[in-house]
Amino acid sequence: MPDFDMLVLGSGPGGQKAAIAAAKLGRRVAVVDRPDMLGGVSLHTGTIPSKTLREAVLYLTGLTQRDLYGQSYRLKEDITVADLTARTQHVVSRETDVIRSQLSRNHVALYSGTGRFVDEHTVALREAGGQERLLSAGHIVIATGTRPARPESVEFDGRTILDSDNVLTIERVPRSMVIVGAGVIGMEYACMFAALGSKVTVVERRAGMLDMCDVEVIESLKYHLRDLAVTFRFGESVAAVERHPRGTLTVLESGKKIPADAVMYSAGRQGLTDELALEKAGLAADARGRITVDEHYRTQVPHIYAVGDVIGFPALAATSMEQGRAAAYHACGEPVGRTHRLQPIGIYTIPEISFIGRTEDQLTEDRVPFEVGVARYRELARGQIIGDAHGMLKLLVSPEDRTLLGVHCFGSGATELIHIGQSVMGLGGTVDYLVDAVFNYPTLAESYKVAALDATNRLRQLDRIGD
Ligand SMILES: Cc1cc2nc3c(=O)[nH]c(=O)nc-3n(C[C@H](O)[C@H](O)[C@H](O)COP(=O)(O)OP(=O)(O)OC[C@H]3O[C@@H](n4cnc5c(N)ncnc54)[C@H](O)[C@@H]3O)c2cc1C
Ligand SMILES: NC(=O)c1ccc[n+]([C@@H]2O[C@H](COP(=O)([O-])OP(=O)(O)OC[C@H]3O[C@@H](n4cnc5c(N)ncnc54)[C@H](O)[C@@H]3O)[C@@H](O)[C@H]2O)c1
Repeated sequence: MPDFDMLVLGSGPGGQKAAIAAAKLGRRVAVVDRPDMLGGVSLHTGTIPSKTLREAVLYLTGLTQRDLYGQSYRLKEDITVADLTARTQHVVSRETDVIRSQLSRNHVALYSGTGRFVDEHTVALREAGGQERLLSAGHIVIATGTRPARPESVEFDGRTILDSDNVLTIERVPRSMVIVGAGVIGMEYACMFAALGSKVTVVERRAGMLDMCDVEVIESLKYHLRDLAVTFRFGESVAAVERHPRGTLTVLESGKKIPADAVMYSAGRQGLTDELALEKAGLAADARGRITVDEHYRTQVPHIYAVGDVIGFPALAATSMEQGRAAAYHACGEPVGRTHRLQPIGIYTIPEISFIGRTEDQLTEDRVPFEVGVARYRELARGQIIGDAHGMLKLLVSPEDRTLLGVHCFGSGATELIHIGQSVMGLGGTVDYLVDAVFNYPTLAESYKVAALDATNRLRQLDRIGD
């Protein structure tokens, strides 16, 4: 008889939901995580602190209020790191309590330490004091996540040369900053520091940024960031980062040198599998530390599952939670529906971006005809009230069956608003549903109706001429 029915390695979003799902089905469950890491990367260095920091930045800088109160409006003149981190610490501590309480009321045993495989049913737990104990389980879920990838050639000091973990513990807001990598992490932090008044330079190897998004949305984001004095160096790679007494110098392969108070690397992440002794369980990871799984999140050893960032794309808190639940249900023999193929993406730049379904470029490449309907926040009463004149919602509609093929939103509330589009698309609704629906007024949600009317006006023209 093993100690537990299910043992979960890692207490991030994937691990938590796997543990609670199995516990709800009456299984004996344990979770292992490092001391002070309950809640995972998501709670301590990823999603939650970065999104809280963003709220603190928006509130203290007054950035979103400037269209109403003037360009010099600020809630606080000299914003210190302490001003920013007070909010983050508060939220992280509250969330830690919530997670601890959820696990304990579901009778999930929580072990503090790191786990590594001894064999395919046994994990050795190394506690903070160095003692080891063995835990055995019928099923094991690996949810150990990732850490920032650090190029060996760069000497990170955690103060001036940073990764996205260290950026949360900097001593002062840098006057200038280089951000290496224009992925989601890089662009979210570029926006926050630019809003705080740092002079930001973004260096990205590829020709552009966030290429999964709508082109028009990215153009708008670039316009906003240039307005905040952000410089983009696309198609450029970093050759070296030098630390000098008076700051850092980032040397690009093209020969350019960029002086700055700080440099932050956000150039991808590495799966946390090197300390797991995977080979003892008959498993292996790829060069980026990722584990391969089947459609049920089973590894090649059928009673060992892997979920969350450690299995790679899409590597989001949102998807990790769903994978954890699905893996636990499968392990417990509980029926589990297929995760819907339609998944929203939310990017917390300033302004924020969110979308679901395909982009105009993807539809064109797939030779799928579409018509566009757009609503601009400046023409919505709610947009005027909140002072967001730049936001927009775009619907991509099939002229054949009038279903929605994609929804793209940029501006206040985008990551919330997108779920209206998700529901309509997921339930197979058409643009006509949005035309006929009554929305609360004045709201940003009304943008769906305005965009739907715009799309149907164009479709009508198509039909008229076609007839
Ligand atoms: C800066 C940043 C911002 C982000 N923003 C968003 C966002 O806005 N929205 C979104 O959906 N996603 C966001 N993400 C991604 C999101 O944080 C991850 O997708 C999510 O945390 C992955 O969850 P996970 O379950 O894989 O575990 P993680 O959260 O990665 O946690 C893994 C846990 O496993 C533990 N662990 C590792 N090895 C061992 C071991 N040997 N033994 C025991 N425990 C171990 C670690 O200590 C850690 O606590 C962001 C990420 C970053 C870095
Ligand atoms: N809002 C959200 O949902 C959210 C927020 C943050 C992070 N995340 C997730 O976290 C994960 C990691 O994000 P990330 O931004 O670190 O990784 P990423 O892989 O998405 O982006 C890294 C970028 O760095 C560039 N790059 C790599 N090496 C470079 C070099 N030497 N010089 C210049 N550019 C270089 C790459 O071309 C790439 O564009 C992603 O899966 C992301 O989805 C999600």
